[in-house]
Amino acid sequence: MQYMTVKQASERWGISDRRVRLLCAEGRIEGVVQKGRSYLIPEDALKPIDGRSLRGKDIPEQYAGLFVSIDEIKAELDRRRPLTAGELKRLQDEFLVEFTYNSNAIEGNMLTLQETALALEGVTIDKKPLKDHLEAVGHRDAFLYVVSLVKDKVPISERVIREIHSLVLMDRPEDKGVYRRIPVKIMGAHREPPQPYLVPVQMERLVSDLSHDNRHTIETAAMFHLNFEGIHPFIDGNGRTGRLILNLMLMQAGYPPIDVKFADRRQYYACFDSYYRDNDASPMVNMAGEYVKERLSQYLRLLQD
Ligand SMILES: Nc1ncnc2c1ncn2[C@@H]1O[C@H](COP(=O)(O)OP(=O)(O)OP(=O)(O)O)[C@@H](O)[C@H]1O
Repeated sequence: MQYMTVKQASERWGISDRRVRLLCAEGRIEGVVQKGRSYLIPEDALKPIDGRSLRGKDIPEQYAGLFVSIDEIKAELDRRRPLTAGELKRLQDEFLVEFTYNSNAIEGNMLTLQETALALEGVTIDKKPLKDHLEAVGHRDAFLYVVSLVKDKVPISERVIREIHSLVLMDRPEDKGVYRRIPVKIMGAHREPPQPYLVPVQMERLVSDLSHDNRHTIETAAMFHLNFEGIHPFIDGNGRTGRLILNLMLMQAGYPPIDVKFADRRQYYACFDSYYRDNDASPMVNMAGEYVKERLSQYLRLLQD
């Protein structure tokens, strides 16, 4: 392991020696070695973020460590050179295929990752349903729409949610973009979604509550996801639409989008059970946070290579 001195760290991070010492003494920098009165700091240590940047937000104690570490990696990334347009496009294209594959697979789509990539290029996969091809294309278009919303700084509204849903359900003209008119059940769930006449009012409240939400984005987005799925406002496509909205919220706040893996689906479902059976949202908040952290770290590694 390569180390730097307190002085070198203070120069690199643009903060005083005294502040670096304090951070070392408080255990805020991972991997620090104390030698007598001096400290050795790992060469690749991240600059701890200023606690003040989280100030003003309501952060429950249990999430503080995770959110601070996420925001430290994000701050470090923001200091690095920006990705070029070509690099960004490449990363987005790769993400798009994987996200489309995983999100659709969770809902029973039979296309493999490779087949999803081909279907998005317009290739028809032998012996796979047309519906699965259309779902891939619909999800791709919905994600690109989400990206355009972020670029144009369009705030979340019920209209935006219905638009996303319209793209997800592009092959279902009579259901797309409209709230359901019949009761639904979620397979294996503890929660019964509300009666249809309650959907508009609950959706309106869910969206309007965002305007006075003072939590960290990760918690806000995870809670929105839990509550949105609990309302299950559409007749179909709630899972896919909900994961797209989750990403819209993350990207609007400058975080990378996340891809709930098909392989992690049991853990993902268990997050809903914890919330609706035990009133504990933390598994979903932690799962979303860990996904964001992993993705940010992946970007950082890319820029270090
Ligand atoms: N216990 C639960 N309580 C609330 N929501 C849940 C629960 N378990 C899973 N979900 C959410 O519901 C989604 C699946 O719901 P459902 O099977 O009704 O799908 P859908 O409305 O047809 O939408 P899609 O086809 O995109 O899933 C999951 O992907 C998840 O987001």
